[in-house]
Amino acid sequence: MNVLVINAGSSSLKYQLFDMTHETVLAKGKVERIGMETAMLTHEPAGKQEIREVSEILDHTAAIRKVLRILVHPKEGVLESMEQVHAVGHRVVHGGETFSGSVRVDEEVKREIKRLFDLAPLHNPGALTGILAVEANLPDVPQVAVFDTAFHQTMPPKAFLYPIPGVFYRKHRVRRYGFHGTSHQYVSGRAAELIGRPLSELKMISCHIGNGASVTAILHGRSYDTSMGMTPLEGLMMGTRSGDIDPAIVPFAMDKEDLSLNEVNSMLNKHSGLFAVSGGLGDMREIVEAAEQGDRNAKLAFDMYEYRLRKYIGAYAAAMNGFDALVFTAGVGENSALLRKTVCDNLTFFGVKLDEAANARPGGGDRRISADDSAIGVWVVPTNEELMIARDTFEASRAALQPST
Ligand SMILES: Nc1ncnc2c1ncn2[C@@H]1O[C@H](COP(=O)(O)OP(=O)(O)O)[C@@H](O)[C@H]1O
Ligand SMILES: CC(=O)OP(=O)(O)O
Ligand SMILES: [Mg+2]
Repeated sequence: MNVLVINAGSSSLKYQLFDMTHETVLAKGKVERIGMETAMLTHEPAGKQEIREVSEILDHTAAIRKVLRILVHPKEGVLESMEQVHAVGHRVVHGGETFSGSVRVDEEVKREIKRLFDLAPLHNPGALTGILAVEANLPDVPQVAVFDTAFHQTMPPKAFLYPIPGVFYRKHRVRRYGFHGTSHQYVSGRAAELIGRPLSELKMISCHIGNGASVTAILHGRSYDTSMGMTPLEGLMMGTRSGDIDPAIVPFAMDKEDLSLNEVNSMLNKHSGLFAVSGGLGDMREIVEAAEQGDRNAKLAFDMYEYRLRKYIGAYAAAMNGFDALVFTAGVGENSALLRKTVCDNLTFFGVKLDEAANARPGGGDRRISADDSAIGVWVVPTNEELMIARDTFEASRAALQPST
């Protein structure tokens, strides 16, 4: 059975096609700059040359059509016909309190994803557009929604409620939901396999640090607390998002700078974080390079980013009364040896001891980067949200496909 996984953002769409017999990737790629005349498709069929194609792709429906077409292309494709796409799985960022697991998409599920637009305006609209676009192109194929929030539905009320009047929760469902759940769940499961102990016996802290970034306290395999909140803005300092700030800054900024609600929202989501402190650099690679060349703002941005991350690790160690393993994942977590080193060198209090050579060694793959005598195991586990989505899609749509496949 072949499963197509779609991760639709506001202006981009990433995809991976899996053959679930052995969980092999048949092809993957992305469409960037959707909505423009110079949209770009990058397609990597397994075992063949990568293809890049610039063309006008005006919306997600057209982008999905383009992806499906290249998957069945006689030369660059990997399938003989579109009938060989048996199910489609989507990453949906916000599932509110309705979804604590993955679900088959039906009218009710689509309505609920739409109802949650207010809570994830940067993410949910793209996901629904992706679902509708697949429906338009492949009307009979089962679709499954996999939510970033689902894994965090196990958080206890003391972790997910905000200390504000109850009416906001009762009437508007204002609470902490948490995100990147598919990733936190995947890397914690993988780390337990590497450690060789059941997840149900372990206390872990996983750091998903990419463009968006969050830390999760995983107690015996379940999310116990996580740094993102009602929206993906709370918690860590990120590429362009502020993370935690004093909420009083919002009305203050609106008053002093005459900002509208939209403007202040955009300031905190798109013009803050590393980007703001460094004076225009939002990418960790650029920050590290500039800091090494003596740029003081870049150095300050790095220091703040690392310090805020480390404070969360300390908080979650206290929340769980200790921890056995620390896991790094996503773009920065997997690739920045400097960030990992700075964090770990300042956690010796907990008995963390880095294996400097293992940490500095380039190259991907799951690996332990703590010394043999470290009290806490420190791991790098490349995330694989797409594989998790493919597995859930396979499970959830198998029943529907039984008679025909
Ligand atoms: N070698 C590297 N060193 C430091 N940071 C890196 C490196 N490679 C990638 N990154 C960071 O990873 C980030 C992207 O992470 P990723 O998980 O792909 O994000 P997203 O999925 O949210 O787009 C980039 O902003 C970049 O700063
Ligand atoms: C939820 C979230 O922040 O996702 P991303 O890191 O993909 O922006
Ligand atoms: Mg990501």
